[in-house]
Amino acid sequence: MFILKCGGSTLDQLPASFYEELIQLKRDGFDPIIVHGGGPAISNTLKSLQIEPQFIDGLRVTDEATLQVVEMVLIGQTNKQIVKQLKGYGFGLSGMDGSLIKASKMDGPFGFVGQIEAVQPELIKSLSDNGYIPVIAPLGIDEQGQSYNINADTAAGAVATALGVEQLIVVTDVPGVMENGQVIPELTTQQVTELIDKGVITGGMIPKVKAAMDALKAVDEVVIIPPANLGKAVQKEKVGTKIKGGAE
Ligand SMILES: Nc1ncnc2c1ncn2[C@@H]1O[C@H](COP(=O)(O)OP(=O)(O)O)[C@@H](O)[C@H]1O
Ligand SMILES: CC(=O)N[C@@H](CCC(=O)OP(=O)(O)O)C(=O)O
Repeated sequence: MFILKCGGSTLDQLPASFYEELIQLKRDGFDPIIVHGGGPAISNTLKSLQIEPQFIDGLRVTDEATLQVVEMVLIGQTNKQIVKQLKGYGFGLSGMDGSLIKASKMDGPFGFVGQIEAVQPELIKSLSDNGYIPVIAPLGIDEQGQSYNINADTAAGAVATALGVEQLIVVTDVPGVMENGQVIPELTTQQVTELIDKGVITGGMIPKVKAAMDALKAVDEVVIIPPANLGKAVQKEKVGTKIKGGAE
């Protein structure tokens, strides 16, 4: 079993062959679980409604109107876009369904952005055991039924941790973590922190490497790759950037 985080940056460009490869991996017993983003699609819909997207520290400031749009786009549009391409293997749900992702309101000026409290792995496991590829939208819910918007990298890291999978594979629109135009093949958590401090890792790459560092407590391997390298990453070939635990 592995967790595949599909970023909104690439979702519209994913070729049919990417989904065919996922279906084949499922048939071969690799059991992918997808957690998806959709940041660009959310921002486009907000703009069409004359709501200006706002981010602080890479997190979308989410007021009541924005939360409605986030739910509409992630659940109604992006999630189903992926499910359709998986041709009957896909089972779409969000972190709200069955309290899959329990969340509370994150401290700070973010509005309805969720802090993950717990992930319930049983439902995901049983869907996977029943032959489906679970496709999870990054939303959470609290005991009062309030929903929350969660960064998809963070959600993917938490799902990977709760399931204790071998691999978390993060698919995005760059060949890996880059410095001076070159992909860095391997990074320790200490090097990641240094690259953030030096301003080499910025923007949308920050939640990815942070989620990677958190997940490494429970997950053997985290890799950041472009879509074309999915098969190689699952076969543990050296592609993209691998984030390793430990300091050396
Ligand atoms: N050191 C870095 N190496 C590669 N990408 C980086 C780096 N620092 C920042 N980025 C940015 O991170 C982006 C990926 O994050 P994001 O746009 O949020 O993608 P996604 O929608 O896949 O989550 C890249 O397109 C790039 O602009
Ligand atoms: C709190 C927060 O920032 N949530 C994200 C959720 C989607 C996401 O993370 O999408 P990508 O993976 O495509 O960036 C957002 O509203 O954009």
